[in-house]
Amino acid sequence: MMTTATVRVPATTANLGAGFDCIGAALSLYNEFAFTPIDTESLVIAVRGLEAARVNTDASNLAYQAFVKLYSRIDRSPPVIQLEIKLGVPLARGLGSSATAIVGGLLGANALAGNPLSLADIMQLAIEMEGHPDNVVPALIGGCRLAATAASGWAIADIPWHDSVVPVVAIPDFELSTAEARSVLPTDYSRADAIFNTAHLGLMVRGLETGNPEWLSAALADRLHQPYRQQLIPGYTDVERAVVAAGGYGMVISGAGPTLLALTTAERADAVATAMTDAWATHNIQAQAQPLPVDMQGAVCS
Ligand SMILES: Nc1ncnc2c1ncn2[C@@H]1O[C@H](COP(=O)(O)OP(=O)(O)O)[C@@H](O)[C@H]1O
Ligand SMILES: N[C@@H](CCOP(=O)(O)O)C(=O)O
Repeated sequence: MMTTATVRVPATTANLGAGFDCIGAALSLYNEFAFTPIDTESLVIAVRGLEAARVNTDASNLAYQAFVKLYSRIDRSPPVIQLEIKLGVPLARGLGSSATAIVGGLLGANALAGNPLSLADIMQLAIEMEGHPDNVVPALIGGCRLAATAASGWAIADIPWHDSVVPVVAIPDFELSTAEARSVLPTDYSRADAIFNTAHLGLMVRGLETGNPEWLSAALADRLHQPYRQQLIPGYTDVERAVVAAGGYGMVISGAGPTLLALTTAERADAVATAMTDAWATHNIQAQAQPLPVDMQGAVCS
């Protein structure tokens, strides 16, 4: 009998500019969730690692909520568990921490329940909980993924990522909740903005696939979310300028922000990371910047 189900889930960078709410990539930074059935009457949650004190340790914990959701979907009562969380993904920074909790909770529950649900069922539940597919899908299956609604549920396409394209993330010392970053977005857009994003999404996908510098340099523009969210990220324009001056292709908001993601080459990655940190420092914002390879494996359960 399985005693503990341990799930390691990667961070994600959602949107990649024009792919608002439909494209995202898994990154090599991880949270770990360990679920152990226990004989006591009440839930025990212990959190260690980065910003651990900021995570709820009662039944409102998002990973536990996902755990309960899966049991409810299979019409079974969840066992009382001890949940141990090791945090490597910073909270509310646009790197999919909430997606890791949802995916971790669902996979942990499925493993303890004897794997009654398929990967497709779990993906559907994760998208329902998060409200959009672009971070939970790559967190679950790794790689760079595009998700579109289909008659049968979701069509998930893998977006090939050229070896020469290196993501660099700059994570600032302040938080921005996804809920707040979504609240500033308009509900309607013009035809011109729709066409702009359709064209740039296509260019971005082809740029990522081929590594074509000209396409990548033009591809990272967006008119659906970034123009509205920039005001929530002090120094945005200066960091973007610094990325381009250091030879990067360009920069986007990672997920809902405030982390900023540059795309560049391996040769320029360190210079781009330093340029991002330095530009933010001029706004009195401390940031940790580093190249972070795309994770191809997704969540791993043992
Ligand atoms: N490992 C975790 N365990 C439980 N809850 C988590 C975990 N990581 C994130 N959360 C929840 O998700 C919230 C952050 O979600 P959100 O605002 O969407 O930011 P992010 O961009 O990091 O996903 C946290 O404040 C917390 O409530
Ligand atoms: N498409 C969503 C993505 C949110 O990702 P997160 O990593 O910030 O949770 C959005 O841009 O709101």
